[in-house]
Amino acid sequence: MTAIPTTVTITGAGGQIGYAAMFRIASGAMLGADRPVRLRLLEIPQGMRGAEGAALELADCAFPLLAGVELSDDPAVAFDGANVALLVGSRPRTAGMERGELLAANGAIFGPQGRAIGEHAAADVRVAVVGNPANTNALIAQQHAPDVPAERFTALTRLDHNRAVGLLAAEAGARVEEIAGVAIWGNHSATQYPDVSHATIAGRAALEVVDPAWARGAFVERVAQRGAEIIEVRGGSSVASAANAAIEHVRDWVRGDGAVTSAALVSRGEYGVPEGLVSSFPVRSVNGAWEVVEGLGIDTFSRGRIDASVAELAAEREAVRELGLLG
Ligand SMILES: NC(=O)c1ccc[n+]([C@@H]2O[C@H](COP(=O)([O-])OP(=O)(O)OC[C@H]3O[C@@H](n4cnc5c(N)ncnc54)[C@H](O)[C@@H]3O)[C@@H](O)[C@H]2O)c1
Ligand SMILES: O=C(O)C[C@H](O)C(=O)O
Repeated sequence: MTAIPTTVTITGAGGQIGYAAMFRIASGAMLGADRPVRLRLLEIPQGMRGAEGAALELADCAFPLLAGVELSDDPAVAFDGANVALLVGSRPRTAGMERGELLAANGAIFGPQGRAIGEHAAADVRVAVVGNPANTNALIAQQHAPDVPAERFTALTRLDHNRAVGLLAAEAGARVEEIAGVAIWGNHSATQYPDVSHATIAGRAALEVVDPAWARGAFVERVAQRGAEIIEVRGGSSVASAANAAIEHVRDWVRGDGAVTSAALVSRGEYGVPEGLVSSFPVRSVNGAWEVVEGLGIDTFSRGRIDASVAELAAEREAVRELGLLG
């Protein structure tokens, strides 16, 4: 076992996703059975009792990989030496809201946290933003940490990706492991584009296996609206599936096998996405760094959907600039 523990900071650790994620992280599901972890739990004072209770339960699990748990309501302390930062802490939407409506309420959280990451985290820090609206919150955090390489700031679209894979497998009557090459483009919002143009099912082109009209109609809408569907059915936003997606995002980033998945990264202009926006792309992790899968053909339908979601990201960037949240 490696002697030096990886420091993982979880914000919003007294909330639902934090609770669902931390036990799996402590058990090795994120970084592997050979990597001890030290957890840093960041909360606001009102959330501290929840985080304290979770820390008591972590102790009661006696996880061999758990090298320590520290709680704080100070980002400078919680991000000190962080190798992985899961930025979960923020308000979830409720029924009838769009995620973008949380911008003003939640955006203000991410500037100070980005600054604290820039000033205190480890040189190899990897940041995954879960709190909504995740893409633009990641942009805000990244803009406040100018000395951290921009590629270390990401936002979660793995949940959308997993939803798309699950739905496609069910429609095709295939196993999940037979699905490859699904991509989520754009924003983690209702405008996102779950794209199966380059996907395969058991080695065959997905668009030859499922009805293309479904793949570009009902499928896209179902994935894009899945968060709202969960809120309506459960009475609260997704928790376990979100925690699972965050764990898989970091796991594949750190230990990735080169398989294609989806993550929102700071654009370098790939596929015409304006530089600097945090947009979802088809990605693979190579040597511990996300790379956008380049060279995919984009037809007219896909172009229209990607452009629409990217336009929303550009509008969100303008909105947070006007709110003074970009620093
Ligand atoms: N990207 C995704 O795929 C995805 C999926 C599901 C949920 N989410 C989002 O994740 C966020 C958290 O969801 P949840 O269900 O855990 O919510 P929750 O309300 O259960 O927990 C949020 C926690 O964050 C804490 N918090 C608030 N401000 C904070 C701050 N400045 N620093 C540290 N902690 C702070 C709160 O005290 C609370 O304990 C929401 O914004 C939700 O919309 C994203
Ligand atoms: O939809 C939400 O508000 C929660 C989350 O982003 C989700 O996709 O489930």
